[in-house]
Amino acid sequence: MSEILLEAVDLTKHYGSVEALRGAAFQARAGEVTALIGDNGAGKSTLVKCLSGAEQPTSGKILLDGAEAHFDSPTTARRLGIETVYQDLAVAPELDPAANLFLGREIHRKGILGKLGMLDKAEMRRQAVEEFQRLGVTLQSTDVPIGSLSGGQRQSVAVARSVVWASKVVFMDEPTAALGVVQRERVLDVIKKVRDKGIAVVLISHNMPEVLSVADRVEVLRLGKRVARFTGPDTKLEDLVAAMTGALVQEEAA
Ligand SMILES: Nc1ncnc2c1ncn2[C@@H]1O[C@H](COP(=O)(O)OP(=O)(O)OP(=O)(O)O)[C@@H](O)[C@H]1O
Repeated sequence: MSEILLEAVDLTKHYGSVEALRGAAFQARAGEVTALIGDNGAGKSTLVKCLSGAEQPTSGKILLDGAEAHFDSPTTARRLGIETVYQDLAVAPELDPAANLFLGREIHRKGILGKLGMLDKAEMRRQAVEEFQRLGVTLQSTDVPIGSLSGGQRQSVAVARSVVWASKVVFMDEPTAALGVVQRERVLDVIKKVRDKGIAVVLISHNMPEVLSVADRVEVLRLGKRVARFTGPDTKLEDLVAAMTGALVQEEAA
């Protein structure tokens, strides 16, 4: 089995009186797609937020490469190689795809006396085109604001951006929601390419056929706890549904 890159141990998260996580466990492994599934309100988004620095857990431990880690912000998590693609697409619609790829990490020309010079747009464009090609992201045009591209193309750029910068883990929250069949396949291909680079991909999805087609492992959350894990191609839809609804419980609460 491949190495565990990121692990949640007995995480809790309280929002006032709401217990979104109640001792949740989770593992993401290098070179694998792990699907994180569960019914609405199971705690998936909360777990991802805690593991990517967007929220702080109330208690429990997060381990990165086996050592306890504290992500006090998404910036800290990103610096440690953890990227997230959110459902609501945090792209800048007025910028072109290359500028979006380098958002917050722009390349500058060398300035005078060691100061930062102007933005090196040509170099960013060159590297962006190379990355899009490598990941199989085809865009109508790389010169137009991303807001004028189709939803699928915007999503592909958002996925490409996280992938280009992630060195360890990429969280993808419903990356194919609202995409047509062709675009969906393209995004799934990108996910597989990223996995094959040795990155741990975590896919949050309500689409069970998609989960079964792309995930190497599945972890199931229910009422803020992990209740089951499945590995390999023999995983059955009925078992996933049973675990999500509480009919099948493999793991008792810690
Ligand atoms: N900021 C918040 N304030 C209060 N309660 C919250 C907050 N965020 C989440 N919750 C609650 O925590 C629980 C888990 O929510 P979460 O969004 O993590 O579930 P989910 O599995 O991602 O659900 P979905 O599939 O519907 O997106 C829910 O009961 C939700 O209402």
